[in-house]
Order: sequence, then structure tokens, then C-alpha cells
Amino acid sequence: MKTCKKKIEKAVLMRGKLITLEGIDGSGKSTVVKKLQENHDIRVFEPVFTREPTRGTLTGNAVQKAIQSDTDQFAELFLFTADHAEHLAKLVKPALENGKTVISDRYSDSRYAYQGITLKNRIENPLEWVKSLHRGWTVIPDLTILFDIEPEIAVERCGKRGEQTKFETIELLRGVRNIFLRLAAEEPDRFIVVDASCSPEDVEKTVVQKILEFVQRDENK
Ligand SMILES: Nc1ncnc2c1ncn2[C@@H]1O[C@H](COP(=O)(O)OP(=O)(O)O)[C@@H](O)[C@H]1O
Ligand SMILES: Cc1cn([C@H]2C[C@H](O)[C@@H](COP(=O)(O)OP(=O)(O)O)O2)c(=O)[nH]c1=O
Repeated sequence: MKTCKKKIEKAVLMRGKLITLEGIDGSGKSTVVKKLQENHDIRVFEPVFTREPTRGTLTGNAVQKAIQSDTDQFAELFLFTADHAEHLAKLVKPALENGKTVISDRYSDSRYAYQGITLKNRIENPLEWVKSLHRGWTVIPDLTILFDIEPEIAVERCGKRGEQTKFETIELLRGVRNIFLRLAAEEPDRFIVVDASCSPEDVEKTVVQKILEFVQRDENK
């Protein structure tokens, strides 16, 4: 029994850290991820970069098809959640168990925020219900950086980017943003809210600084 407890404690100590980037469409997450991948100070600790929905996988492809069509909102939730399960099993958990830092562009909080809105006329308290579906098997991030921005600015940016998803309307993103901010207020130790309306250079600088502070704080523990 004692050996088992020690093994678990050791595994927890050696486990890498999970950092997630969240925010509404057009908040600038992907732009910052590209910069993080090139940043010398970030590259030093060899993070594994990943994203949800995953790309080039069975579940990720199903999600892409669903969000480009008139798919039922419950079906959409379960496809996103199936993709999360695959992502966890095939990439996130193995990397963390190898002591790697994982940086994910979107993760479970996107489900809480987006499906918390898309399911609002379908079920009572969708936010709590979607959260409860994840309990017991998901891995909770150690740090979540929330890219906060007015939906009006984000939608304008999305228009310039070209490809658009069905979630990119000001009204829907206003609700999604409110949930993200509520989640951040509920878990102030996990979330850092960044002003994503600044210049790309300023947003990048802040995010790099927050990640480095987190990694150094963790190393000194
Ligand atoms: N800080 C910024 N200021 C102005 N435009 C930006 C900024 N960050 C990103 N963009 C532009 O906004 C659009 C959406 O950014 P993107 O990184 O794809 O957002 P997300 O991944 O969060 O949906 C892109 O055209 C990008 O070039
Ligand atoms: C991960 C996830 C994304 N989404 C939404 C957010 C996006 O509008 C869309 C696709 O995500 P993504 O490809 O990351 O879009 P973007 O690069 O514009 O941020 O799916 C959900 O609704 N639920 C989820 O669980």
C-alpha cells in the first residue's frame, strides 16, 4: 500500500505541466502559438504544441465536418468530447507522463464556453452539465491563458482572415466570452486573463512572460 502511494506521489511529481490557450474565435490564439513555436526562451523547455479540435485524426475530421454543416448541437458536443478523449489518450497524457510541458490551443474550457451557449435552449444549465460530463477522466490544465477581446473586434478580424465557422457571430461570441470570464473568475489560480485587443507584438510578449513565469515558479517548487 505504502509503495503504491509512493509510486503515485512520484508520478505526480514527475508529471509535466499542461498549459491551455483559450478565447473566442479571432482572439489571436493561433497567431501567438506560431510566435511561441519560434521563441527561443520557450523552445528551451521543448514543449509539445497541440490543439483542439485535433487535426488529421478520425475524431478531428468528424468535428470539422460537423461544424461546417447543420449538425445537431448535442451531436456536436459529443463529437468535440470524443475528440478530447482521443487527444488525451494519444497525446496529452503520454506527453505529461514523459515530463513534457504541453501547450494546447483550445481545450475543455472551449467546450464549457461554446457548448454552454449552443445548448442553452436544449437543456437546463448546459455549462454545469457539460462540465460534469468531463469529471473523473479529463486532465485539468495547470495554467489557462484566456485571450480576452470584444466580440465586435474579434468578428472583424475573422472577416479579414477569410474562412469562417458558424460560431463567429457577435451575439454567440458575446455569450461565449461571458462564460470564459466567469470560468476565469471561478478559478483565479488557474486562469490568467490577457488583453487580446493589443498589438500582436504586445500580446505575444505578455503571453511569453506569463508562461516563463509559470514554468520558473514550478521549477522552484
Ligand atoms: N493582436 C492582434 N491585432 C490585430 N490582428 C490580429 C491580432 N492577432 C491576430 N490578428 C489577426 O486576426 C485574425 C484572427 O487571429 P487568429 O490568431 O487566427 O485567432 P484565433 O486563433 O484565436 O481564432 C488573423 O487574421 C490574425 O492575423
Ligand atoms: C475545442 C472546441 C472548439 N469549439 C469551436 C471554436 C471554433 O469556433 C471552432 C473551431 O475551432 P478552431 O479550429 O480552433 O477555430 P479558430 O482557429 O477560429 O479558433 O470550434 C467548440 O465549439 N467546442 C470545442 O470544444
